[in-house]
Amino acid sequence: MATVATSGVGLSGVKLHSFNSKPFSSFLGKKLIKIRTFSESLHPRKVYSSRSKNLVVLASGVDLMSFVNHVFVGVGVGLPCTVMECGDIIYRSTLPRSNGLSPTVPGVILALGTLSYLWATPGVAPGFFDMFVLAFVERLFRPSFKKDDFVLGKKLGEGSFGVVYRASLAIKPSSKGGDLVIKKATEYGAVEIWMNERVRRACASSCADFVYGFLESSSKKRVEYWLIWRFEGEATLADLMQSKEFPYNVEAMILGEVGNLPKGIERENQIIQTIMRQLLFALDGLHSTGIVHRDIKPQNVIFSEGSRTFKIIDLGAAADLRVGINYIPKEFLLDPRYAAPEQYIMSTQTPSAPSAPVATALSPVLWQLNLPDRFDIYSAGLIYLQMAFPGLRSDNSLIQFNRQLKRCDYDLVAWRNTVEPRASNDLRRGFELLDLDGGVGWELLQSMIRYKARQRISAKAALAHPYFDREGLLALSFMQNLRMQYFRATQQDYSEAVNWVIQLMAKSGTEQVGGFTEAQLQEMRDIQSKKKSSPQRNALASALKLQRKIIKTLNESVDELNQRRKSLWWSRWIPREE
Ligand SMILES: Nc1ncnc2c1ncn2[C@@H]1O[C@H](COP(=O)(O)OP(=O)(O)OP(=O)(O)O)[C@@H](O)[C@H]1O
Repeated sequence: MATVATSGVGLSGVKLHSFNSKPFSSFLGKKLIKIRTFSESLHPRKVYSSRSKNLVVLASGVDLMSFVNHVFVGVGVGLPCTVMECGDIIYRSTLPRSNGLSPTVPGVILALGTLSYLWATPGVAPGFFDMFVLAFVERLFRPSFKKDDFVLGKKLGEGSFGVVYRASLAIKPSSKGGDLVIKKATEYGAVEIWMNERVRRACASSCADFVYGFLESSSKKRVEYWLIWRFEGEATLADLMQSKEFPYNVEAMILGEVGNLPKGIERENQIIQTIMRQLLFALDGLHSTGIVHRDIKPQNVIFSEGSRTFKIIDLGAAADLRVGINYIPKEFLLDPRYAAPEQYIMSTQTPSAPSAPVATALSPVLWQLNLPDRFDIYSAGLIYLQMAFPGLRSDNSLIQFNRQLKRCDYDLVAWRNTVEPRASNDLRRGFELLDLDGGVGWELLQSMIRYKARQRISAKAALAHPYFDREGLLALSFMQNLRMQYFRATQQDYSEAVNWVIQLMAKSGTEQVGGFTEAQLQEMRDIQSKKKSSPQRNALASALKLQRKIIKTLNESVDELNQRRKSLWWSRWIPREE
């Protein structure tokens, strides 16, 4: 068995290589015995001479070696040529470049999936970039101020978390800076500084123009943050809505001139529509940045005289869902008059204040599970309602409306059915205004004020609603009507639709006339409920339960750590007065 294979063409037609090294050939020899058995088992009747037998065995062995080599090792060191590009040694140009990247389909899919997850609302990747790059760069270039740089003027407001003053710069009062607004805030000021800086970088036009914020260190008694904005204007939407002239008092402010339509619901509708568009635009800016305001009300919507638009103020209760800042679901910070029925922007099942890395990694999932932005949409819907119905503009009447709506299970149509028959002139006029142009306004209002957050429209979708699409006061075009149908379809609760179909079938009589008997319907319901508890569904339910439990446990433990060090970790970003 001291056969030595020489380079040449073997019996099976494969190219043989020299195996002259002794240890290898003896090793090969041993192996060949086994291979021969294999070869003979393929052709048991065939008789081979000892020499040719050996050659056949060697050829088969080499065959196998070559096959194994091809599959696992290939030529040279690397993957087999069936897997990687090997090129041709003669035509060198066909050889792959040594460091060339060759993307694979699964690799590309994985990369795209990761990228879309990182960019999905609320945007983990842009959030990181903003926090660690933009925030840092901004600090280097923006001017900083200290307490003595300001002269405080008239007090503008006082809330539970701070006092607001009109102010000006002490050193350069004649510079282009103009008037300022200063808020001296308690510990919640830190959150407000963070949010205002984030907004300034991401969607500056949504909120009042923020100048600077710092921790005032001279006061030893308690923490005091100073926040400085440009003075936007004298009036909030609440101030304007209190006037009997509303909405005409806003028309000249927005357009710069008085409209030429005669006074009436069409003109009022146009003005209200503009206010709503501006408010939703500002909200869309915040929500696209992962910020939920949580305190949207006419008092926190200011008219900016410079840009002739409404802007949002008071971000003290806002939550940044990208990195979980100020996201404390169980904490009650809300104004009950404008709060959505869920009260919390996140389900209370969701753990409170997850640590930054956990919150960041999970934020797209948590956002999709809870749709926290819809909390603000509900409040904006109530503002729309108040603009349409003058009778609902006072606090008491709004509180009463909230009670009525709750009694109607937050069903706006049911509320309308109960109040319309005995409605006052004011209320009737409001319905008329909302019913203009085929009731687009009423449609929009309904899609904003809904019990379930998931069924409420988003700010972006609301801006694309046919309500805002109208050219002048023309009736809806064919395309707008189509879009309206589409909106209606997407706003449906399909579990109710299934019930509706079953009811309809029940009403349509017996089998002969195409309907079903009660017994058959009961059978169908039974089948449906049986389907519900199929092994797959049970497995899925258990998997989801387990997943929820893991996330909860994980976050609760992180939560505990956070509780111990409840200091606002990100507040180190906020400058201190020197
Ligand atoms: N940028 C600004 N330009 C003009 N006025 C402003 C500006 N920011 C705030 N104001 C005025 O200051 C008032 C109080 O502001 P803000 O709501 O932020 O304070 P607050 O202490 O949170 O008050 P509250 O608790 O009552 O909401 C506003 O109602 C508004 O009139």
